[in-house]
Amino acid sequence: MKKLPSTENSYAPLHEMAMAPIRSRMLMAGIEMGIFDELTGFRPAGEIAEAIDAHKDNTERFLNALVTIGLVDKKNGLYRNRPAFSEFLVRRSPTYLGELLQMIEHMCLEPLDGLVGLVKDGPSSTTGQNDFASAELWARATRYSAAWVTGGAGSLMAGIVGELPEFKGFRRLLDLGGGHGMFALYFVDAHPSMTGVIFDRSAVVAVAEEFIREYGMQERLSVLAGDYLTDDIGENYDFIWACSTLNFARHDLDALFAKVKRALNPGGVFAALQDGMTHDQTRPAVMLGHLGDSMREDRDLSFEQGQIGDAMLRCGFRSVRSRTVRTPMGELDLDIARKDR
Ligand SMILES: C[S@@+](CC[C@H](N)C(=O)[O-])C[C@H]1O[C@@H](n2cnc3c(N)ncnc32)[C@H](O)[C@@H]1O
Repeated sequence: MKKLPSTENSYAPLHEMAMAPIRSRMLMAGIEMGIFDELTGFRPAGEIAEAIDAHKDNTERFLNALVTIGLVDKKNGLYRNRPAFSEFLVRRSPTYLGELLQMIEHMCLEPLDGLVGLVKDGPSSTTGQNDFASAELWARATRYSAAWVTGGAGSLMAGIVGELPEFKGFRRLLDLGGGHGMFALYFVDAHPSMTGVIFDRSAVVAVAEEFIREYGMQERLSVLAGDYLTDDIGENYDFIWACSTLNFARHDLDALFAKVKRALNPGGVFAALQDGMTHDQTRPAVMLGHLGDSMREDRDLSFEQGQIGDAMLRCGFRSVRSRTVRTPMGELDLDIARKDR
């Protein structure tokens, strides 16, 4: 008799990986149909089906599956959003993430549709719409990407920055490559009198202006349009903040940091919140989001942990203190540089 196969290992993780897309498809389908808008209180499946104009039995199957993956609660045959996620999935909520999650799917998952081709044949850039470094992409994506700040990162970083010993003395901040400007809004909100400027390309700062108006901060925040690699970024700042933007200046970091240092008042602080790859370019896992783009464009925009801090010191900042911050979108490195008094 032929020996039957046996193994000491478990393939459970492989099975989990194979099944993982089911969860993300369900989440995205739920967002697309607005089903979570209908689930702020316990309701029967039939009522939900009617509200979203859908097939009754399949709505019930879908709702049961949403319970399985932990997005919805079921009690006595009635369904309701899981309270911990409801504010992020209900469209009228100020911390709604639906469009941001759709953007993540579009930018991070769709490029992987051609993964085999990318591995076998190499980059396939069509100078595409989803090129991570393109100005057009950020003009389109800015409004939705604000949700990552309103959804938690804004309060988190305002808490950390608010504890800097210099914070109370800050009079003027610059949010460099600030996009929507939501970080500047949270920082200014945490301070009694600080004013600030959001610097980004013109199509992008138009969106920041809308947010400034929405939160009634016109007296304290303004915008400046330009390219920070080639244009003047202003001066007399006590605090310069740069989040998830230095990737686009990777090739000219020293020139940009020298400009940042000149724009700071004596004793000023420059803080950068960025990705920082560790373990020989293999972690953190959040960087998988850039896999498709980097393969397609034949370009790596990520930083190695310490690379930003090294550049800050090289450019003459007096000291750099670094820490890793766990954000809802994964781990990022915060490098805080100080200019001489
Ligand atoms: C990933 S978004 C980050 C936005 C915001 N700081 C945040 O953390 O959510 C990158 C931003 O950098 C801006 N950016 C990239 N290169 C730039 C340049 N050379 N001059 C001005 N802004 C730039 C983009 O327009 C975009 O708004």
